[in-house]
Amino acid sequence: MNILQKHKNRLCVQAEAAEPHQSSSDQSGLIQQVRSRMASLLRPLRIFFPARCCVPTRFYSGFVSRMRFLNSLKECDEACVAALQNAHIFLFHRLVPLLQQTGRGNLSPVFLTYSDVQSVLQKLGSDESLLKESILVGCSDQNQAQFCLDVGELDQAAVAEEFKGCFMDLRKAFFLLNGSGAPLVAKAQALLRWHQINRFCGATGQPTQRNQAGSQRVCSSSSIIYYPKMSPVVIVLVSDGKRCLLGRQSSFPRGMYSALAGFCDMGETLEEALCREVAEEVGVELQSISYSSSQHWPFPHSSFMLGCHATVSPAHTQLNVDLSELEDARWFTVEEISSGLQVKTTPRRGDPPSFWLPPKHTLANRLITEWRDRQRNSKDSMG
Ligand SMILES: NC(=O)C1=CN([C@@H]2O[C@H](COP(=O)(O)OP(=O)(O)OC[C@H]3O[C@@H](n4cnc5c(N)ncnc54)[C@H](O)[C@@H]3O)[C@@H](O)[C@H]2O)C=CC1
Ligand SMILES: [Mg+2]
Repeated sequence: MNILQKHKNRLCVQAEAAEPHQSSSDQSGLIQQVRSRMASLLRPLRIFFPARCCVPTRFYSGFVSRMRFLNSLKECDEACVAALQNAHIFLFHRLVPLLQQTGRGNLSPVFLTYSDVQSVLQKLGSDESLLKESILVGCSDQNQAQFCLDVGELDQAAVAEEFKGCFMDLRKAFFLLNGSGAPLVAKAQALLRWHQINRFCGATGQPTQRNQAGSQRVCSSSSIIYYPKMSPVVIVLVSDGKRCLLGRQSSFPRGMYSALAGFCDMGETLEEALCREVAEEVGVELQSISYSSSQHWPFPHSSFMLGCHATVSPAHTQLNVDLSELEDARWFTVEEISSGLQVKTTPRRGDPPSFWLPPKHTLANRLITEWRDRQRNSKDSMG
């Protein structure tokens, strides 16, 4: 147990002991004491609680504390300004992220301090008030708030040089980003884009104002509150018990097949959307559906992908592909899938056409790998 945890636990016991037994004035005195001791303990960790904002008086696991901390920043602009001054900030230039190579050969965002960004803004002749445009993205395991900022008004090459990084289109960089970097950068880009296209109220045409965290925008004239939007998308790996069904759109890279996917229609359930998409795209009827997992997907914009496995009856596997949606759809054996999963790099122009699958970081890859593993396990258990 680290020293901070020990202090937190002690404070927790004190605060909890106070709550049920002491008079409200005793309690508020103790809460004040806890507040100032917490502030001094958290200062080295660069977490600040402004006096006016609500300070939690019970302390929970690291995860719960982080979630409550983030939530408090969304609710209190002052707390958010204070957190920004001690945060990790990563940059975009017109939605293109600033990245750097990591020791392990992949990419990560360039994390900067407030003063790093402040001094470069000054050097490049920009108003440092631009920093207030930063948007809260998350909180690291080390309790460091993470913000992103689009510096699209500055010279891109000059910013890249100052921070020893490189601005790289997210479509190219996504699969090279490290495991925690990919979802963080995707989320940040999605939030920045959402703010860029929601500057005006759809009802009144008046400008909308964001809160400091960037978790909402409000039109003061209509009082409409706008929240960041995602489009729900279903993705499904269909199996007939022995083979799985994959399709490809003409826009996919050559040789790549993926699980069937589609945007949900308004009012549909997850199950209805899955059955409709599969019926529309390949003309088969699903028998059973089981949920696997989900993913935020940044392309083309913000999608919330819900991943499932589904079965069809082995007697009804005849495909009738809608060629306006898919270039091809086929059943693949477990051996074909295993070899497709071995292909680790995108085939280059001129390479012979070979079958390959969406890379890791994709929900399609997760569903296909889960299916392959289940098939292997069931073969093993049958001897
Ligand atoms: N992360 C992953 O593993 C995978 C992600 N995907 C993503 O799933 C998404 C949906 O797959 P598709 O087969 O293209 O969908 P789809 O089969 O629904 O067809 C796309 C068409 O749906 C319409 N549409 C309806 N609502 C839309 C909305 N909110 N946004 C955009 N278009 C909408 C448009 O006409 C569009 O051309 C794609 O964006 C793709 O990038 C697809 C496969 C794997
Ligand atoms: Mg589709």
